[in-house]
Amino acid sequence: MNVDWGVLRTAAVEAMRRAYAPYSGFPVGAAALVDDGRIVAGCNVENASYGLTLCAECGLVSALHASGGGRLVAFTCVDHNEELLTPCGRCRQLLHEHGGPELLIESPTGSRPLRELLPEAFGPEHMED
Ligand SMILES: O=c1ccn([C@H]2C[C@H](O)[C@@H](CO)O2)c(=O)[nH]1
Ligand SMILES: [Zn+2]
Repeated sequence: MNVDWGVLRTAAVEAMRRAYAPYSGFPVGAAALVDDGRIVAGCNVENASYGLTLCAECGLVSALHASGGGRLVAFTCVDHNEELLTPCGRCRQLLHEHGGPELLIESPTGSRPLRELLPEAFGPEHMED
């Protein structure tokens, strides 16, 4: 599947501008291409009880399912400077569930599969008997 990283980054920047990050002052936007061609996005949403903060990736995964489900094919994430951001550890696991090890993650040097960021990942297949 052809990935237009520019379109994805624009969607991530738009989402970043809608972030709710009054505590960290660090707005984040994420966007992903779904296997049916649509684009889903999310922004971080913080909370006065800091630990309840939702990363941008959480909103993206929720948007994926709220808009019809499917598998994530390519993912990008930006900060307030519109610089690429690598997903935190928890979000790598979250993305793995919905995109698998071959999900492409944009990086400054191109893109790399999620398996390079989360080797030997625990996944749904480990729940089978
Ligand atoms: O992958 C990441 C890493 C951090 N954040 C958010 C959480 C918090 O609101 C802010 C600072 O950690 O950035 C994300 O949304 N995604
Ligand atoms: Zn995260």
